[in-house]
Amino acid sequence: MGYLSCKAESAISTANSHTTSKKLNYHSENEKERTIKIQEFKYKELEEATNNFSEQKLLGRGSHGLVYKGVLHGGRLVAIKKPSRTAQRVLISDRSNEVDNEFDILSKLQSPRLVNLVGFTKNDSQDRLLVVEFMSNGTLYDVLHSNSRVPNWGRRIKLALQTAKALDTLHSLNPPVIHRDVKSANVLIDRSFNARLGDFGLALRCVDDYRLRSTPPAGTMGYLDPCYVTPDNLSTKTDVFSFGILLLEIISGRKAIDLGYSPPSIVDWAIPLIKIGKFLAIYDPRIMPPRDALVRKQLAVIAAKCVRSNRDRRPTMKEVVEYLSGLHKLVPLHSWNNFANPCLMVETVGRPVESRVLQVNSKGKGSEDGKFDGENAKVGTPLKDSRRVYSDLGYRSKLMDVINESEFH
Ligand SMILES: Nc1ncnc2c1ncn2[C@@H]1O[C@H](COP(=O)(O)OP(=O)(O)OP(=O)(O)O)[C@@H](O)[C@H]1O
Repeated sequence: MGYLSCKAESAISTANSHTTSKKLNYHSENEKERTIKIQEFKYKELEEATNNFSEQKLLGRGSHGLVYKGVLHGGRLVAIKKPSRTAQRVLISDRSNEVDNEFDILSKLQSPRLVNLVGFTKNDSQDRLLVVEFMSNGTLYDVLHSNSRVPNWGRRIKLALQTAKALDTLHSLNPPVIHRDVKSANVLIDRSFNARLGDFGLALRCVDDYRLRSTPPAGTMGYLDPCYVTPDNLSTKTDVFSFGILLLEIISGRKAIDLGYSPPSIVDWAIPLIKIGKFLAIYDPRIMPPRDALVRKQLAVIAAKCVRSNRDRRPTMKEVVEYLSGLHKLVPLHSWNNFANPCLMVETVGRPVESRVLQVNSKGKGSEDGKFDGENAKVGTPLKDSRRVYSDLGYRSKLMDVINESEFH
């Protein structure tokens, strides 16, 4: 086993011929330099790690090939991506070089919000294998669409925020990286239940080169930006659109395309409802909607803004992170699926914090979502826990700025 130690950014193609430590430039989230250690494995080592790529170790299948669970010497759990020549190409692109592409992108960056590269095998006689961090809690798709463990709003907003941060990290790189395949199946959940963006098979680094100009549009049906029809239409706003679909999926619990509904496309179904202010209609019927009308409206509005047909009017991922951070602070992680949290009731003498905040800000208690009158809301009698209330007011006024920019399309 060899190591490749990178301060990445310059061409990792050098990695193919060097197994010794090598220093490359690396721009992290905060433009700080950090060292990335990537291991070079022998094919045999990974065969051993997966019991010869046995069926029992199979984690899943993608369009590029198979993913196995592996145990490295020393006991570290990893996921090993093995390309398959016969893999069905279900998406609209030539995905034949996805593993190499994923290697090229991931070897130059690392973030707690991504499924990071651990190592690789050389691309000689056998296909190159990629070794990435193992995510023990499945995908966001599983979390949203399996009925057994429906997440509450605090958790949903946290997962949305973490995914938005992952995209912001990519878009903030110099040059930016565009993921091009943002979808719930590509958001993996780690052992601490944090969201991590994975599957960089289609990702592109935005440099004005031949490759970028000649790469045909690609992505997954249901998430694909309708503005992205030729290679030169690619922009970070392409990912913003797909994120908007993902957010609608998080809000509604509906799949991006579901033939059991009319219309089958989530965006065609949800946006007309949002436009006429019927926010409640798009909320996942399996759990109570968020009890705060501002939160209900805001989440829906953020999603609607992301899928605007005019891409210039879509927010950047940095702005989305800002909006969702505000919501995250308003909706506690342990919100008991939005029934009053008994612990808060005991702690705060009287009513739970969430409803006190409502009282301060909203005239329209129990009103229709569409009639929420946040603009004219007045600050009421100061409450005991003023620090909490006033900091919420800060978030809420920021949120009102977003909502007040009322046009969605
Ligand atoms: N790092 C990982 N840790 C744990 N499981 C993983 C990991 N990566 C992928 N998987 C599992 O393997 C499955 C296939 O993943 P993969 O990224 O190859 O394809 P996909 O994203 O589902 O589909 P496509 O490649 O068509 O977009 C995933 O759905 C997930 O269940």
